[in-house]
Amino acid sequence: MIASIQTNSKKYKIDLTKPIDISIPLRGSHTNVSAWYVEPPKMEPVKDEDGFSARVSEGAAFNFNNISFNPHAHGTHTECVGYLTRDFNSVNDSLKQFFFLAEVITVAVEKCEDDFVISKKQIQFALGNKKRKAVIIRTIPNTLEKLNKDYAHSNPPYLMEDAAIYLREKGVEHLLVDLPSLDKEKDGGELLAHHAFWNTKGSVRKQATITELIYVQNFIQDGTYFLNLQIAPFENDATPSKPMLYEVITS
Ligand SMILES: N[C@@H](CC(=O)c1ccccc1NC=O)C(=O)O
Repeated sequence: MIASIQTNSKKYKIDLTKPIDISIPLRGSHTNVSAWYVEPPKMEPVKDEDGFSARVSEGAAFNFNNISFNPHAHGTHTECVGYLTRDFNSVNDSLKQFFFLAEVITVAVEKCEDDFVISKKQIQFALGNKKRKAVIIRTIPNTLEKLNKDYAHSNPPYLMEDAAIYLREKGVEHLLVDLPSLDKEKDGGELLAHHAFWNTKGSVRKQATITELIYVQNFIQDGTYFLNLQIAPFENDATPSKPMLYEVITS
């Protein structure tokens, strides 16, 4: 199923039967990826007072689970500026288009005092003069640990503020990273890269989104793709999401 797409006055072709999933599955188990000091997600059958459990393997006619989780902490999620604002802003209102010309870039995080960071220079080098609505950052090392790590108190790598400003000024509207946050785990609430990307101190970019805790498998090469950014329709600042890539057909 080949689709022809015209954007930036260029024509591209993609094969809709070959999506590449860059989301992390969310499980009700302690093996689920985790951050921000919360308990693992729960997926449990509804029970009644008589001890009846809505699970087919326990005699019920159907499976009927309650689920509790935190979108920021438990897997691939997409957030809007509502993450930082006093007023309510829903990502379900912010994100109204779902296909974007995207660039996958790989960055080896740099040591900066006690931290590991992604610098403006690295992003600049990787993107060159490419104009993209979405940028997907894969950090290396890129091990399978990213699928089930508990990031609490691990001081994960983060994006420098000037790198976020650079992406904003380049017109990137959707930024995806394989880290639990754009910002330093313990930064006293500064969240510099988030604020810079959404331009909260200027003309706020309400349509811009940040997606965290993706996983870009090693077989996926750096380069140009179409991104299909799908979210669950929660009216909340953040929601679980399923970003999918489509390779551009070159021949
Ligand atoms: N870097 C922030 C902490 C932070 O981002 C955070 C802390 C607890 C629970 C969730 C957090 N962020 C979630 O996306 C700070 O140090 O204030």
